[in-house]
Amino acid sequence: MTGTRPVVVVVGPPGAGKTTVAELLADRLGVRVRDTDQDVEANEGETVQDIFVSRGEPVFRELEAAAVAEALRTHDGVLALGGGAVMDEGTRVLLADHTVAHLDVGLAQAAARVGMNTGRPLLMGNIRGQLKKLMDARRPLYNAVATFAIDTNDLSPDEVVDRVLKELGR
Ligand SMILES: Nc1ncnc2c1ncn2[C@@H]1O[C@H](COP(=O)(O)OP(=O)(O)OP(=O)(O)O)[C@@H](O)[C@H]1O
Ligand SMILES: O=C(O)C1=C[C@@H](O)[C@@H](O)[C@H](O)C1
Ligand SMILES: [Mg+2]
Repeated sequence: MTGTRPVVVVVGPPGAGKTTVAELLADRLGVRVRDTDQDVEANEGETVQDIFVSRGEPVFRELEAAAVAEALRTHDGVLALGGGAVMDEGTRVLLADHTVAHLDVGLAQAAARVGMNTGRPLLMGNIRGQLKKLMDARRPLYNAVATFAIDTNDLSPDEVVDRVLKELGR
């Protein structure tokens, strides 16, 4: 599939709404949606959470980087990345060549959206504290790869989709 590329790649912290918005956006554009967390789960036959527990985060990050590279080469719709995918330098280099939407969100709304039963291994124990640490460390990385950013605070998923479409000129 040479020359295939996503219409837009969606990045941002846990709770930014990447998975939710990517699905709605793909519907509105009439294209397919793909999420690299789901790709890793399908490839490995194991949930992200279980991979973190059984094989550890570094193994997950390697699987994730490979899944992102593959999706960037072969997916022609909307692509949502896992929240931590931008920590990989090779991934950031690849993203320089793509249209990337950064969904931004403040700590309070991210924590509220993620909730208590998060299923997100990095947030277990102290959700708000962990989320703050992740968001502070990663904000510069999301900004570095982004073509544009949307502040999703106080916006519904549909309103976020409207803003992304406007940025894409669609
Ligand atoms: N704009 C929004 N307003 C309110 N709730 C939202 C919004 N976007 C998403 N949500 C809700 O927040 C939760 C997290 O959304 P979602 O799973 O799409 O986030 P994510 O960015 O993909 O997270 P992760 O990095 O863990 O994959 C879901 O319950 C979703 O319904
Ligand atoms: O922010 C993160 O580091 C993560 C986000 C999720 O999308 C999953 O990729 C996993 O739970 C790790
Ligand atoms: Mg997601």
